[in-house]
Amino acid sequence: VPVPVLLAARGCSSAGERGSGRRERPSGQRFLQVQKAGSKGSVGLIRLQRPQALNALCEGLMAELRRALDAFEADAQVGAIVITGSDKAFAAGADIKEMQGKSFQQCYGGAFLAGWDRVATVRKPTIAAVNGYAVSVPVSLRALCRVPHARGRDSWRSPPAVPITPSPGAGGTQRLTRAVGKSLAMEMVLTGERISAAEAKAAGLVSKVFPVDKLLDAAISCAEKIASNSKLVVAMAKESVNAAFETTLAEGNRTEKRLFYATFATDDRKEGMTAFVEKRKANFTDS
Ligand SMILES: CCC/C=C/C(=O)SCCNC(=O)CCNC(=O)[C@H](O)C(C)(C)COP(=O)([O-])OP(=O)([O-])OC[C@H]1O[C@@H](n2cnc3c(N)ncnc32)[C@H](O)[C@@H]1OP(=O)([O-])[O-]
Repeated sequence: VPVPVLLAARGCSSAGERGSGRRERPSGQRFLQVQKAGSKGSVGLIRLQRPQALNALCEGLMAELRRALDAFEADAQVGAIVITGSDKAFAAGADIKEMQGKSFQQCYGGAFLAGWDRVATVRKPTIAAVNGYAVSVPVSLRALCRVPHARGRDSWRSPPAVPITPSPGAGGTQRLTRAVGKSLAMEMVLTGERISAAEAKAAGLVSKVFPVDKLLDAAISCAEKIASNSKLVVAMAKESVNAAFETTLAEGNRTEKRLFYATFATDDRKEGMTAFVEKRKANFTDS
């Protein structure tokens, strides 16, 4: 189901995009394809589509991306977001042609790239499915998905040495861990074999490697699993994980505990623990 995000694309300057070569899609996007995916439409799927420039991140593309993220963030049906590119390129970094003639005054005074931070502030878990070129990889990935903690295969289950989530304590109620604990696997980068996956994994940038033809399905299926949990509590878990990376250990632990306490104000925490004790599937209501 295409999401009707209407955008006015601006500024990008590849030869193929000038004149009649590049038209807006019916949904209004020039540089993205935005859809909902997964059997319940619970995954927001954003595909970068600027083939003339190998998905270089020009202003227009980033503006569309922000709008698409805003739309998914506000969409109660969507529980997780997947961002992908094409077989040839995930993204070629910032648009060199666009910034080639810029001055310091224009960059600093005009807050060049300021809007890139939006990706890092999305509250819903975001997965990058990376295939083809990912030039200036940390830039592209950090811009597109907040994944500094992906560390090879282990991070699929558990990023090491991180206070992960508001997890259940006394009683060992693991259902709540499931409600919130998909955060163990969220904020991932999945990659196809085509790019130098071994190197990316070695650098800790990638969570899991898939055959190229399975990559997107795997990313959507993972996002779907995350989305099947309590969206409210998953957002808390993400906040907690981010706090662990952005602050000291003590502050991260404090944030985690406060958020864990906060889960006790939700119906989903109660439902999760009850379902665990009753050995049944939890029915979360995002409340
Ligand atoms: C704080 C954040 C700071 C961020 C900094 C950065 O990210 S710095 C940036 C870091 N990024 C880089 O340094 C990457 C620069 N790119 C490359 O090194 C190569 O394109 C490649 C190795 C990715 C692919 O080689 P290949 O031989 O397979 O392909 P090809 O080279 O023939 O390109 C095809 C078309 O795409 C175009 N285009 C591609 N990238 C960009 C771009 N970024 N911009 C604009 N356009 C770009 C290219 O001009 C050409 O169009 P044309 O002129 O025919 O109309």
